[in-house]
Amino acid sequence: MVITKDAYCLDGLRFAIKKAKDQQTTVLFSYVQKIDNHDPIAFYHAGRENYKGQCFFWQDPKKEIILAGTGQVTPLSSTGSYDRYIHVEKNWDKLLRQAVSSGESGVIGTGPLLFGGFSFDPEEEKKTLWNDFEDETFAIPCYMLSLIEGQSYLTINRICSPDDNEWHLYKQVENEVEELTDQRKFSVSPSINPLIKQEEIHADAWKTTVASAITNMKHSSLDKVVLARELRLTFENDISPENVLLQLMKEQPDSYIFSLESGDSVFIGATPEKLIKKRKEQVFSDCLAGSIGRGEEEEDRRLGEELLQDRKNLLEHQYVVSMIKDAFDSLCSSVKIPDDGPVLMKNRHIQHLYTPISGVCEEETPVLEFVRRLHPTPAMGGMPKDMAVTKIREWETLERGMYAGPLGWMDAYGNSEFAVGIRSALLKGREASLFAGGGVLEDSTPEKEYKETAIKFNPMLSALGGTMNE
Ligand SMILES: C=C(O[C@@H]1C=C(C(=O)O)C=C[C@H]1O)C(=O)O
Ligand SMILES: [Mg+2]
Repeated sequence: MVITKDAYCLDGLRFAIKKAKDQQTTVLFSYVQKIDNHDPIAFYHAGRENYKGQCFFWQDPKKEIILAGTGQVTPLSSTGSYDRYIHVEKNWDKLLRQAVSSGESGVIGTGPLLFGGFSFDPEEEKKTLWNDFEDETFAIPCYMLSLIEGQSYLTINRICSPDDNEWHLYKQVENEVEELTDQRKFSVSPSINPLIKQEEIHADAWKTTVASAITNMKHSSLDKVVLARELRLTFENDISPENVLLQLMKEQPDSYIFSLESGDSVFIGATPEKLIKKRKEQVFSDCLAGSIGRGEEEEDRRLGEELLQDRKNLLEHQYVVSMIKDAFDSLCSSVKIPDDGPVLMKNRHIQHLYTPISGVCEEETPVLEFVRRLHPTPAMGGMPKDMAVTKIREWETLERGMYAGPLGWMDAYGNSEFAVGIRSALLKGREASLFAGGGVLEDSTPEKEYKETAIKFNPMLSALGGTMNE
C-alpha cells in the first residue's frame, strides 16, 4: 500500500487515479479523516437509507474498536470449491498491494478494512434460510466510522479506474458524506413492535438427537459434539437492526456486538467469545465452554461454584483449551495460559468457564491461518474436529449458516479480530431465527442441554422483545 502525505481527499484521489492510469489497473483508494464525535448507530442508520443490505456494525467487549460500515466498494467474490481462507487472504492482499491511502493513515481499525464472516460449514446442505449469505461474505465498506480510543474517524474507500475523474468522484463522495453524517436525521426511538409468534423448532426431536449423540459417544471415538437448535419469532412489523443493536449495547456491554447485512438479511448478535485477535505479532483467543445460569447474589455465587467444580463442564472446557493451545503452539513461538484452571465469565443471562490464551507469532502470519486452524473449536463443533463437523451435518436439522462461524475484520496495518457468531439471530423482515447450541458429552443429559440452550437464547430474546426463558 502506498501512503501519501496528502491531507486532502481530492489530492489523494488524483494520486490514486494517476496510479491507475500509469499501471492500467484498478486501485483501492482510502482516505481517513478525524471527525467530531459521532454516534455509530446514527451513522449505521443513515447508511441504511442508501445501502440497505450492505452495512455492518462491530463493538468489542472493551470498546477499544467500534466500527460502523456502509456500502461496498467491492465484495469478495466466491469461487466454489477451494480453500476459502486462502481465497479471502489472497484477494485482500492483492487489493492492498495496489492500494493508496491518504489523510490520517496508520490508525488501527481505519482505512482499508475488510469486514465479514465465514459460514460454520461450507459443506452444509443449503436450503433457503441463509440464501442471502455466501460461505464467505466479506466486503470493504464505501464509508466507515471508527471509534478508536474515544476519537471518531471517517474512512472513505473507492475503487479508482484509469478513466475516472477526480472532481466527479470527489463531489459524489462529498455529498454522500454529508448525508451520512447528518445527525439531525437520526431518530431511532425504540418503536413498539408486537411479537406475534414465538416458536421452538422441533424441540422434542432435538432432545432425541442429543440422546442418540450420547449413546453414539459411548460406542465411538467422538468425545464432544455441539448440537444447536432454533427459535423462530415473528413480529408485527419489520425488525429494526438499529434498535436491536442499541438494546444489545445496553444489555450485553461485555460482549462483542455485531451485525452483518447481506441482501434482505441481517445476521446480528452479542457474542462473548473471541476466536482470534491479532495485533501485529501478538495473538489472543478465548477458551469458553461450560455453562450455568445466573441468580440473585448468594444463588449466583453458589451456581458459579457449582460450575467450577462440575466434572462434565470442566471436561467440556478442557477439550477447548487443549485444541486452542495446540493450534497456537503450531503457529507461535510462545504461548501463555494461566495454570490455575478456568475462571468464571459472567454475562447478564449466563455464566461460563473461561480461560484466556495468548501467544506471540511472526507478524506476517496471516490471521486467517489462525482462523483455519481454530475453526471450529470444540466450543462450536466438537472433538475430534472433523468427526464432530460430519456428525453435526448428519444430525442437526437446523441450517447453521453463519451461526457459530468466524466473524470480524482485518485492517491494512496487521490488526484483526474475529469472534464466533453465537448468541445471534438472523433477521429477515418481520422474522427472526435465533440459534443456540451446547456441548454434548457422554455424561450429558438431554434435559440439561435443553435448558442450557434455552438460557442461551435469552440475550437475543431480550434484545428483540420476545418472551424470555427462565
Ligand atoms: C454454542 C454456543 O455456545 C458455546 C457453548 C457453550 C457450552 O456448551 O457450555 C458455552 C459457550 C459457547 O462456547 C451458543 O451459545 O450457541
Ligand atoms: Mg455446555
